[in-house]
Amino acid sequence: MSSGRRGFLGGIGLAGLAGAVAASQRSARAARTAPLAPVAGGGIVPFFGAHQAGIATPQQRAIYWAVFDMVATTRPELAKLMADWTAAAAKLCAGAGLDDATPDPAQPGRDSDDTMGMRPERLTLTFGFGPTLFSKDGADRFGLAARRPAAFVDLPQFPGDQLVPGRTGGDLSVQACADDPQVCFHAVRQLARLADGVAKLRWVQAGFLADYAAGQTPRNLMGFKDGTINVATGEARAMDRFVWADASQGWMAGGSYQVARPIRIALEHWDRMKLGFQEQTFGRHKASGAPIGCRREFDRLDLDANDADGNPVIAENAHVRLAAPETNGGAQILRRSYSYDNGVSYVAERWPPWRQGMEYDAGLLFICYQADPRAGFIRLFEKMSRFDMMNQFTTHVGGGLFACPGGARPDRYVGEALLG
Ligand SMILES: C=CC1=C(C)c2cc3[nH]c(cc4nc(cc5[nH]c(cc1n2)c(C)c5CCC(=O)O)C(CCC(=O)O)=C4C)c(C)c3C=C
Ligand SMILES: [Fe+2]
Repeated sequence: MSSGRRGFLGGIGLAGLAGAVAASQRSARAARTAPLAPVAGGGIVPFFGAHQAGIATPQQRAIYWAVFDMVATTRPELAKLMADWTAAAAKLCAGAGLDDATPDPAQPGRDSDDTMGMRPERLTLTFGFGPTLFSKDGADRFGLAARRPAAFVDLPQFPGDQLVPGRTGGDLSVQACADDPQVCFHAVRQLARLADGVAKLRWVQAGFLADYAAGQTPRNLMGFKDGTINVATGEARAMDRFVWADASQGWMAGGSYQVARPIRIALEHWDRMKLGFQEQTFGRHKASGAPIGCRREFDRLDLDANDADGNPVIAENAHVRLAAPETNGGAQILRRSYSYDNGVSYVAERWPPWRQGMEYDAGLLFICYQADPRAGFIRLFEKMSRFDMMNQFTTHVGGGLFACPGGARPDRYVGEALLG
C-alpha cells in the first residue's frame, strides 16, 4: 500500500503548507487500516517484537481491559512483576497454560485451566504504565518521577466528563484482546493471580466487536460503521508519525500512549432519533457508511461541500468533521475501540421527557494509541468535547492515559528500559 504522504513537504513553500497538509491527509486517510482479519482459526500473534502486540494488530473480536494498582512499594517488586507478567504473557499468547508439565496434585494449579485445550485465538496482551506510577500525591513512589516523558501529561478535565473514580486512572493497564472472550478473561485472571500481594485490580471492562466478514467495517451500538478511516497500521511511515514514540522519548521509544475511556451511550434516547438526524450527527450515512451526499463508504469526505442553500453538507458540529485531521492541524490517532454492555442501571434522564428507570449501561470502550497524547487525543477531544453533536448521547464515565513501552526481546521484559 503506498503512503499517501509521499512527497509531503517536498518542494512546497510555507504558503502552500496548509493546503498541502489537507491534501496529503485526505490521501493518506484513503489508505485505511487493515480490515478485520478473518476468524483466524486460533492463530498466534507473536508476543515479542519491536512494538508491543495489540496496537498495530488487526482488531480481535473481544477485549478484557484491566487496570491494576500497585500494592508493593519498591521498584524491585515492580520490576519483578513486569518480568513475571512478560514471561506469563509470552506463554499465554503462544497458547500455553501456566501449569508445569507435571502439576503437583497436592498444590493448587498455577493456571485456572479454564481455557485448557483451547487455541490462543490471536491473544495479545499490551501493558501500560499509569501516571501515578511516576508520582502520586506528590510522592515519587518508585523513583521514576524524573523519567516521566514530557509527552506523558495528565489528561485534562474535559467539558461533560463524569469520570467515576472506580473506573478512572490506575498504575498499570493490561489490554487483553482475542477472538474469544474467555481467552481474554483467562489471561487477565492469570496475571492477577501472579500479581497477588504486589498489585491489585482497580477497574476492568469487557468489550466486544461485531463479527463481520473480512474487509467489512463493524458497526458500533449506535448502528454506524465505526473504523472506516483510521491510521493505516500496515504503513510504517504513518505508524512512525502518528502512533510510535520516537527515539527522543528515551525508554518509550517504540512504544505508544494509550487512552482508554468508557463512554456510556444513551441508547434509548438515540433510538428515538430520526434516521436523518442520526446521519447528520455523524456526517455519514447509516447503511452504507458513506459521507453524507456520497454513495460508497470509502468515498472522500469532502468537508468543503455545500448544499444548494450554501449550507455545509457535513454539519459544522458533525462527529467526523470535528474528528478529521483536516480540522485538527493534521492530527491522527489509531482507534482500537470495543462496544461494551454492563447490563442495566437506574438513570434519571436530563432530557425530555425526563424518564426515570432502568437504562442500558452500555457504550463504547474508546481506546486509541498515539505517539504524543498532546498532539493526539487531547488535541482532538478538546474541541469535540465542546461541540460534537454526538455529546447529547454520550458521557465519558471513566478512563486513563497509559504509557505503553516498546516491545520486548525474548530475553527481556516489557518496561525493562525504564525499570531495569
Ligand atoms: C477524541 C477522539 C474520539 C472519540 C472520543 C470518539 C468517540 C466515538 N466515536 C464514535 C463513532 C464514530 N467515530 C467515527 C470517526 C472518528 N472518530 C474519531 C475520534 C473519536 N471518536 C476519529 C478520529 C474518527 C475518524 C474521523 C476521520 O478521519 O474522518 C465514525 C465514522 C466512521 C469512521 O471513520 O470510523 C463513527 C461512526 C462513537 C460511537 C464514539 C463514542 C461513543
Ligand atoms: Fe469517533
